[in-house]
Amino acid sequence: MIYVEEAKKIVKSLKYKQRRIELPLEDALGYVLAEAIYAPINMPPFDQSAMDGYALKLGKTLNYTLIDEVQAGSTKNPKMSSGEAVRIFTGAAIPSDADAVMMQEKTVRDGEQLRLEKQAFPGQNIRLLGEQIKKGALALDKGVLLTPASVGFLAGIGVQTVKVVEQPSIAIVVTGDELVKAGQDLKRGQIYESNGIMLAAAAKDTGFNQIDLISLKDDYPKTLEVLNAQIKTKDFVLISGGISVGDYDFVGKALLEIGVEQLFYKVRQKPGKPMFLGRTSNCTIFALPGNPAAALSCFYQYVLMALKQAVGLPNFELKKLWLPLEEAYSKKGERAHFLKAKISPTGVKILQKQSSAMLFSFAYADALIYIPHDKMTTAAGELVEVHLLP
Ligand SMILES: Nc1nc2c(c(=O)[nH]1)N[C@H]1C(S)=C(S)[C@@H](COP(=O)(O)OP(=O)(O)OC[C@H]3O[C@@H](n4cnc5c(N)ncnc54)[C@H](O)[C@@H]3O)O[C@H]1N2
Ligand code: MOO
Repeated sequence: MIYVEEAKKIVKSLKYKQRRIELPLEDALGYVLAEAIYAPINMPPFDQSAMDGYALKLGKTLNYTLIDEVQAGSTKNPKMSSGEAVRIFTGAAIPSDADAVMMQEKTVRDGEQLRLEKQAFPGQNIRLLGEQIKKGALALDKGVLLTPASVGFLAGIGVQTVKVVEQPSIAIVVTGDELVKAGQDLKRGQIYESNGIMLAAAAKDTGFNQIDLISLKDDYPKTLEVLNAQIKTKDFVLISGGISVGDYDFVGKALLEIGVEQLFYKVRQKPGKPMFLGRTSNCTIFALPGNPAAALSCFYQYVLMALKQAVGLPNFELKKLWLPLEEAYSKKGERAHFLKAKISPTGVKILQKQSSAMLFSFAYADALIYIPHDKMTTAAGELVEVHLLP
């Protein structure tokens, strides 16, 4: 059994092969850039008005003569002399001769005559050509996650396709004879399957959509066959249940028989003690404990980190902050605790019903509190390490 820190170190040390694909920008949300993008144009592509008002060729007085108009999108470029103004609108190309733009609220207009409240200064209300980004400059670097904002930014500089890291293929294999699909009547001893749908949701929610969900009975030959097939063809295989020491817990044995290299089995943590990490040349295998809160906690603490690393994201860990604990907490035993928690305006609160067999508290949680294995008591008001859930 290893410590959380050691387990995380092993997950962090893994290297992944990446496949790159080219996608139309509109399909690339949530992907990670496989190569840097340099701006193909200046942005803005011309000197632009930042206001609805008047472009001015600065004169000696506050009085100007209106000579023309330039709308947004117009190619017009009227010649101007000192003391002349051109009616202009936000986003329009300012005339090459103009020095400044005065917003219309600060002017009084009488026909073609314009009077300013005060003199404009050169460059006022002008967005300069290339001021956001110059042609050829680095727009977005390799490893950047494409968010709505970054997609918008790239669209704005005319990018149509992007080279991104292909998403890893993921098999989620749920094991257990007791599991039935919602919609059926439960016989004695049966429960509804929830880990598969939950883990798939957690993966999709964090941007990983290439998922096959497979159900498996507690049958050794079948377990061998299915896991073998999945491990050969997928980048990641996430298994739920069957990894503890029961007579029908076949997962660990099957993985070793298939030839998976065990990187660790059992972590000093609650929930999620019997977690297994293994690898083959092409596949990373996490066997997650069947207890639902343990499976999800392990997903957020370990699997997500590996998935993010696999696509080249530099920030692969959950965001961490330190907050005062609202009520004192003491733990027994040698395991570190990941506690389902809710952040409040004054700190962080441990939710009721922490059992690893329960999802009740997880369903309300927005964070996990990490209590290290040797931290037996934590006083109210003491700062604790809080991991924000995605
Ligand atoms: N003798 C010991 N027994 C157990 C130990 C131990 O150290 N010695 N560890 C306990 C801990 S801690 C955990 S966690 C569990 C993990 O067991 P498995 O990974 O083998 O999981 P299962 O036995 O298959 O299931 C555990 C629990 O979760 C329910 N489950 C499983 N899959 C699903 C699913 N897809 N959807 C909903 N619920 C699921 C299952 O019915 C069980 O109640 O082992 C302890 N035992
Ligand atoms: O790790 Mo188990 O999830 O501790 O019940």
